[in-house]
Amino acid sequence: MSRHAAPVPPAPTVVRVEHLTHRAGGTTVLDDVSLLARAGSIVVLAGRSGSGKSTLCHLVAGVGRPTGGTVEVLGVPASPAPPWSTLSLLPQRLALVPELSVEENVAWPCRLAGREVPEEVFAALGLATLRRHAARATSLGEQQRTALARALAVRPAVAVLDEPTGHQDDANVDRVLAALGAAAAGGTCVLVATHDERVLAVADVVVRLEGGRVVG
Ligand SMILES: Nc1ncnc2c1ncn2[C@@H]1O[C@H](COP(=O)(O)OP(=O)(O)OP(=O)(O)O)[C@@H](O)[C@H]1O
Repeated sequence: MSRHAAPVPPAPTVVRVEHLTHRAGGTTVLDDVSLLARAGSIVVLAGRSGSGKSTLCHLVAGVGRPTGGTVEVLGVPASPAPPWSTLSLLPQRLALVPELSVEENVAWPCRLAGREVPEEVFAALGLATLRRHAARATSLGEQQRTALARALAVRPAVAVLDEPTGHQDDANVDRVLAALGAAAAGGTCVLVATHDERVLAVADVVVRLEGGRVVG
């Protein structure tokens, strides 16, 4: 028997962006962007404000179609958007239902997918004591962690997270980063847009955007 372990095959590619160009409002917002993201990995889209991160997140999440090039999730065009059990989104503006409780917001995609809500998600994101509070009666940072919990609890193939640490203090940044790591360890492909350098610590791959182009 060989003393050498068999090589581990690379995880499958779940997000494929090829030569993506996107024009909006008469300007080129994304210019010939290509990237691959694998199952179980954290891919960070890093760049300054206005570099095109949110637009790329939206196009991967199937919110609109690119004006040129290809965006595929699990081998099919990203738009129309798949169900959240395939691809979930943490939008920058959160899009919680304010009248519903934290727990109801988190549970919503799981209910649609017929999946159990993993109980640990509330404690992991510092939401355990807030479960029954109306989302509108929580702080902005708490609302952002609720929207992150909503995106991760459904255990999607791909989670697209736009600035998940944007409203968090240091202790909660650590919670958020741990949650991203746990999601990737469970097989989710985590695509994170950020200008927070602290997020780079958990990245498997960093894609730097500048003026809509990949620069590294
Ligand atoms: N619909 C649109 N019409 C015109 N310009 C747009 C449109 N959408 C985005 N842009 C421009 O494209 C650029 C990239 O925007 P985008 O929101 O993707 O950047 P971002 O990197 O996510 O920024 P931030 O970190 O501030 O959220 C910006 O200069 C923005 O003004």
